[in-house]
Amino acid sequence: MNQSKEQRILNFVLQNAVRGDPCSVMETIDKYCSEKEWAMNVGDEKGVILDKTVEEVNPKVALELGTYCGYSAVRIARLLKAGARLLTVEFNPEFAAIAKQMIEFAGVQDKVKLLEGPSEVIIPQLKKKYEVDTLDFVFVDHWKDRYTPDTILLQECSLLRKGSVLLADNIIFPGAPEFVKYIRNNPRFQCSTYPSHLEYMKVQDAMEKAVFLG
Ligand SMILES: O=C(NCCCCCn1ccnc1)c1cc(-c2ccc(F)cc2)cc(O)c1O
Ligand SMILES: [Mg+2]
Repeated sequence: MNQSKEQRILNFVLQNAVRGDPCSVMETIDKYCSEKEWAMNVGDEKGVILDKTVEEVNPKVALELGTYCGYSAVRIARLLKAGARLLTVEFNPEFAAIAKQMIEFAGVQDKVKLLEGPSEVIIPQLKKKYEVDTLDFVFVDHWKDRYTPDTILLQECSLLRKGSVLLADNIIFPGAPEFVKYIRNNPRFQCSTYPSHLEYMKVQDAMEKAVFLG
């Protein structure tokens, strides 16, 4: 049974990166996906925008929607302070299995909890089942048509507090036009746009930062 692209990415990391070194894992994934096979990791250019936002927020509790191979989970977790944690949601079981191994190889497993299932099921469970009070930071990088309903769901579940920061990937490519319209016209969010490029490509993309005003 021939391997998936995601399995090939993991194998390349296991063979070429330094175990326990998150930066080495990120660099190795970026090398593979820019030189051998494109994949939908946030990548090294948009990754710097993600880094700066995480450092600015310094979250105690962070949520990621869309784990994929775990690249951005490793990227976020490496910046978390002692005692801080990242909950990351992945719908696809194959992706989740790859991401689990990637997160463990990078040595950030103690900071990351990988939750497998649909975001619309997991978000309402965060308070009681996963002992979340409110979220300090949310990286939105899953199905683009889920950005808006899940942002509404986060509010309905009282998971956002004054100052909670959302950062959404791909608002230009593949695009999340409905989300952009929703969030920029919503008086409860203060939005800013960070122009960039699609991972590993010379295609325009951007990230949207939205601060919840309470
Ligand atoms: O679809 C994307 N991500 C969601 C993947 C599935 C999420 C599953 N899930 C997890 C939790 N709940 C649901 C995505 C796509 C592209 C892209 C760009 C160009 C192109 F030609 C094709 C694709 C680039 C990205 O940066 C992306 O993030
Ligand atoms: Mg993305």
